[in-house]
Amino acid sequence: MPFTISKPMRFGDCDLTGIAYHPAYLSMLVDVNEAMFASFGVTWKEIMFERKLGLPTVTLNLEFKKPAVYGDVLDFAVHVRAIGRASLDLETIVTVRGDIIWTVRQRIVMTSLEDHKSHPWPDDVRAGLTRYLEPSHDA
Ligand SMILES: CC(C)(COP(=O)(O)OP(=O)(O)OC[C@H]1O[C@@H](n2cnc3c(N)ncnc32)[C@H](O)[C@@H]1OP(=O)(O)O)[C@@H](O)C(=O)NCCC(=O)NCCSC(=O)c1ccc(O)cc1
Repeated sequence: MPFTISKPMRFGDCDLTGIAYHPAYLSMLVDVNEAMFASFGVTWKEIMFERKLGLPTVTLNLEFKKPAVYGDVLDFAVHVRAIGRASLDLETIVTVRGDIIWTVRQRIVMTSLEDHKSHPWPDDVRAGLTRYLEPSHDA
């Protein structure tokens, strides 16, 4: 089952015509990524400031299918497609009233903030992510 969360399209997320400004989508995606980790009890603040681990994105494949406008509510569904030694593959599908607006395939890699190299997923984080693991049928 995916992690789900909803976010409204606010005034500052749109251009002057009221249509979604795509850099705002990326900012929302980071918030959604952060909320998914918090949902299983491991906050980014703890990961970064106490455990000294980072979560950079290494690949992002975005597809925009329909415009969203000011006042729409975006429903995010985050599917964990694979968990590697240090990598995490996510597929996020964003809908408004059931219509797909945009999708993104993303790879995040856990790193050490000491040497900025990859670092294996800690067991508790891996267990939390596994809650949303749903391998893609076309993978
Ligand atoms: C992440 C890296 C340190 C990984 O480098 P290495 O330590 O050499 O990686 P490794 O070869 O050990 O590979 C580790 C895993 O990552 C995978 N990997 C590494 N690079 C890639 C790329 N480019 N594509 C796909 N997969 C990759 C690799 O296949 C391994 O997978 P698993 O075996 O399944 O674990 C390095 O690629 C890097 O620094 N990349 C730049 C990241 C970056 O600057 N992103 C831009 C946005 S910043 C950001 O998103 C962010 C920053 C800080 C935050 O707190 C939050 C978000």
